[in-house]
Amino acid sequence: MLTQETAAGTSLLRRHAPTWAEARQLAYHCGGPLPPVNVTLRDAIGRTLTSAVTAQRNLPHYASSAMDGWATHGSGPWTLTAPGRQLSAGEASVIATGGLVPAGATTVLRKESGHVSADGSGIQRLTLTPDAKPDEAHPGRHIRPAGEEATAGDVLIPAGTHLNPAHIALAAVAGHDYLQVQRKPRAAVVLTGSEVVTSGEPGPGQVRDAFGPQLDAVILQLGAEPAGQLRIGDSYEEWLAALGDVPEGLPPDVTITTGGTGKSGTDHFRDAIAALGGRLLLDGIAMRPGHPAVLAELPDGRFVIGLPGNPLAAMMALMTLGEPLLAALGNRPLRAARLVTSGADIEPCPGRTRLMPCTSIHDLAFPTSRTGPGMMRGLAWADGYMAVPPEGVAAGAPVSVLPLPWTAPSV
Ligand SMILES: Nc1nc2c(c(=O)[nH]1)N[C@H]1C(S)=C(S)[C@@H](COP(=O)(O)OP(=O)(O)OC[C@H]3O[C@@H](n4cnc5c(N)ncnc54)[C@H](O)[C@@H]3O)O[C@H]1N2
Ligand code: MOO
Repeated sequence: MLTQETAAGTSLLRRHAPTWAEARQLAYHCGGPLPPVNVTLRDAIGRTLTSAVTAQRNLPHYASSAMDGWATHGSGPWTLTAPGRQLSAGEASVIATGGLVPAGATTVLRKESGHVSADGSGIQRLTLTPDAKPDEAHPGRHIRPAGEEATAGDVLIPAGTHLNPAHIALAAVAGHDYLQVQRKPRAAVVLTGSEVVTSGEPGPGQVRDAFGPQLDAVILQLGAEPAGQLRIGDSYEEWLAALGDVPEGLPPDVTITTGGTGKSGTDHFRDAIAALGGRLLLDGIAMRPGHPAVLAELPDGRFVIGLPGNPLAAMMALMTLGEPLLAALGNRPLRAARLVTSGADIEPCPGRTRLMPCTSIHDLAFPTSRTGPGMMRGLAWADGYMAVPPEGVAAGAPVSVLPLPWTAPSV
């Protein structure tokens, strides 16, 4: 048996193609989580926190008024003094909601509970209105004490949290400007084939590109960041340049190619990887469609996923190799298949797992129609795909079903 060792020591390349389940595991285990990055609060929404957010000091860090009214010291009546000054017994000063409670204040009296009158000498006196509640002037009323929400050192958001907008607001009020989050893998796309056209009706021998318009969205739904698309023809030189030249800016962690995985004179995936000093981690999968899919690693650490040219085959190969690899690089778990009762008898396919776009109706999974390797129609109406074992499945028996990136996006 031909085997090849990864850095992790996993045996990857074998004479017999791995099963679909093995291929998923292998793609998941060939890459570890990317290092974290610091991002602005805005950019942190929806990301996974890698370092806990703590309160750097008490939150709030000063005692503040919860009401518009007067800060008062002791029981009334009170003499009004200038706002902000220290209060002595019997003194009060105007304060607004959120305002810094002056030293000496024992209470905040609500505006509607006090009445100000001036005596002949111009001194202003504050008294409780007759309808003021009995506890209005009790010590501590309407004062938000410092540290009410958190004390310095408290963990506000633990590492591993998937950050929602309220987490970001909490980090902001705690004085943070940047958060450390898990870096998402960057995935570039190389679309190959001189017969592929990008607009209008294709002529004889031409095909309209099925991948360019959708792949960046799918990459996002797989929890990664699109890192550009490149179109090339069918020559070996173009393949070498496309895989060998690292694009300007941030380099991709993964390059996804389409087409060129077969054995014809225009299929250069494997030769280009070899010429660049790369190695194949997986060459073919015992599944249908998508069996010629390839996974490789270049000397600079970039992974390359070779998707077959046939559109449905390519998407099933992307689910099998791309989803697990991007999950591993993004430090996310491998998505588990759900067992669903099959609503249909599905024929055996000796030696291969069949990946069939399916829909769920009343908790039964049915394969959609028009799911030839080159078709998109069946996938367009599917909400998941079945992994039918080589021996087939009988109606009423359980079958593994996985969601599609657009029916259950990764985060
Ligand atoms: N002798 C054999 N021939 C083939 C085998 C085999 O085992 N032995 N396997 C078949 C299977 S299965 C597949 S899948 C394909 C894999 O082909 P490639 O990955 O080399 O892809 P191409 O030959 O470049 O293209 C195949 C098919 O897909 C169309 N295509 C390519 N790019 C696009 C695109 N962007 N949008 C839409 N369609 C695209 C291309 O025009 C071809 O029709 O090999 C089989 N042959
Ligand atoms: O992988 Mo090809 O699987 O059938 O189109």
